[in-house]
Amino acid sequence: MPAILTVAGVSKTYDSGTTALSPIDLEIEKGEIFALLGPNGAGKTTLISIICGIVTPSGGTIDVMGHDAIKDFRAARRLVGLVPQELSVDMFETVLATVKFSRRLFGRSGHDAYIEQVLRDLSLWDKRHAKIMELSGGMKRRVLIAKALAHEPDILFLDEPTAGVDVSLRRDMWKLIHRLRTRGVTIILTTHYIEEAEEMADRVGVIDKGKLVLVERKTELMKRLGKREVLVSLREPLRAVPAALANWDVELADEGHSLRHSFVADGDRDGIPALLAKLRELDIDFTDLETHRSSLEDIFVDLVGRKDAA
Ligand SMILES: Nc1ncnc2c1ncn2[C@@H]1O[C@H](COP(=O)(O)OP(=O)(O)OP(=O)(O)O)[C@@H](O)[C@H]1O
Repeated sequence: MPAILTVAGVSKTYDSGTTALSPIDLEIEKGEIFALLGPNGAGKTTLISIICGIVTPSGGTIDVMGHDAIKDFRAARRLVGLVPQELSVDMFETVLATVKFSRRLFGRSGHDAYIEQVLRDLSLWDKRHAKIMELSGGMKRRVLIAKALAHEPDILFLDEPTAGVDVSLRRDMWKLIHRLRTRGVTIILTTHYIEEAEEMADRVGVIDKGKLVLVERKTELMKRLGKREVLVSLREPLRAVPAALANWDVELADEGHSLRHSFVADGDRDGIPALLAKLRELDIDFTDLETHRSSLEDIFVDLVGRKDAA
């Protein structure tokens, strides 16, 4: 897939002296959903604000479909839509006027059919004559998305699209984002809900303390870093792990009533049958086996936690 957006060596130190981003390199592929994952204060908003031309970088370059986002700001900005974290609309305006205004702001006019489609997609068409202040919180968020889409951007940035929304609205948002992608919009979202990245992203970037510590296809990431565990419930508790099990990564759990064996998902699968055979050989009876595969959350905590420890 060709890159639709290239971030090269982008860094940011705010006037306060806070370094929010160490030099970041990132390529976004056309048509993908990319989730930028990281804890609070990691630098996610700073990075997308720089790409969208709201914050000036301290260094580096950004190319949006062949346009330099700093030197050729207007052309680059026209290609991106930004759904900010916070409401940034005139509360007394109607939904339709707000969205049309946004379209004109980017030098586009007319095309009422497109605006209608966007509002229908977002279930806002029936509310098009309502004032923003009359809408529920969830509806207001949808207006922000409609506004960001008004000028037909190729790339849509969503900064924490579902922060503080209820579960059903979150699911609606996810569906909507998938739908936008099928229409050809490339999507970059920031989130600190791992569940969100796991549900939606094709690729995941993990940002921590201003550094992009990992960029990988979600499925690869889960395969590569995903640990699996087997929990073997024992008929009789053990006081210690028998020395004969030293070849396996095994520890006692549930006060000796279980043995927990961890292994890497793509690693040596023969380890389990061999372990069970060894238990039989040692006359250690077991009553149950339970396997667990790590989620992206486990992987994330492991990654960021391990970095902290380092
Ligand atoms: N305008 C600013 N002036 C000074 N420091 C700032 C400014 N904006 C952000 N920062 C600092 O830069 C760092 C990165 O902040 P940023 O908002 O980019 O993180 P984030 O990953 O988006 O966090 P969150 O998940 O809380 O939104 C933080 O230490 C923050 O305090």
